[in-house]
Amino acid sequence: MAGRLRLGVNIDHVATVRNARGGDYPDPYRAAQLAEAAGADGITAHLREDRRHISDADIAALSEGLSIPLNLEMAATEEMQSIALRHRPHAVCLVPEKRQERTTEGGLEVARDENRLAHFIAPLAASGCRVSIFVAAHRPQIEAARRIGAAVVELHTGAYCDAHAEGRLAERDAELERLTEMAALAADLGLEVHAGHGLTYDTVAPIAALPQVAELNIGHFLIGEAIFRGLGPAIDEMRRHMDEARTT
Ligand SMILES: CC(=O)[C@@H](O)[C@H](O)COP(=O)(O)O
Ligand SMILES: NCC(=O)COP(=O)(O)O
Repeated sequence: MAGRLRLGVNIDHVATVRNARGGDYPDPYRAAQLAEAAGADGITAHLREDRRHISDADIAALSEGLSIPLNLEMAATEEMQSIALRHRPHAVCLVPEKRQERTTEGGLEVARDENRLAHFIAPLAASGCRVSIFVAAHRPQIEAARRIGAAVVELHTGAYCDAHAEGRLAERDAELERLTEMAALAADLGLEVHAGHGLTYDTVAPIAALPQVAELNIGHFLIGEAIFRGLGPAIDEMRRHMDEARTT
């Protein structure tokens, strides 16, 4: 049987609410502490280039104060590299960013940017960060992630979740099949496998059941659900879905 699946709680959208009014309430760091108390294994925060939610000060506070690992999501830019090298989070996850997108639309294009990305991640890895690449479930991207020396790939589950939410069930099942095959490929290549984006109580079980997946990163749904039942209970229920999927 596969080992216990880790849950990383993404707190970006606590900052979205804070930034709607300016000021410092609600504080993502406080949400991270609550998530930790509720059993989160790590905290994920995406410092976007446009700073639409998480801020530089949030990353500083999370880096200094957390006692569980911080996974810093960021674009592969020089500015972000120097921020990561300053704080040296447990993990850095490289994600694609488009200025006008509502959320992260796809995986990082690794295969066509191998040389630059290999040089980009080298100092991060040398400084002790586990480098993760956020990829679509496509073989060429996963093979390229391996070649550039990444330790981890995080499989983008957004297409699977969107298809589920919109009732496109054949497409959902086809995407789940791709995720299943690519999780196995990534593990065969020696990569640690994570997954995330858009996961909910309804969609998490088949992803949690993939034996190669070591970590899920979940944010938007949990922060939304926290409005109705509180962050701790929202995380508890996600944990229960994950554990059940792993043992059945
Ligand atoms: C990379 C990813 O899938 C998310 O973790 C990311 O945080 C999405 O960006 P937004 O939080 O801005 O939607
Ligand atoms: N990397 C995925 C993540 O951190 C959370 O994504 P979401 O649950 O906010 O869509």
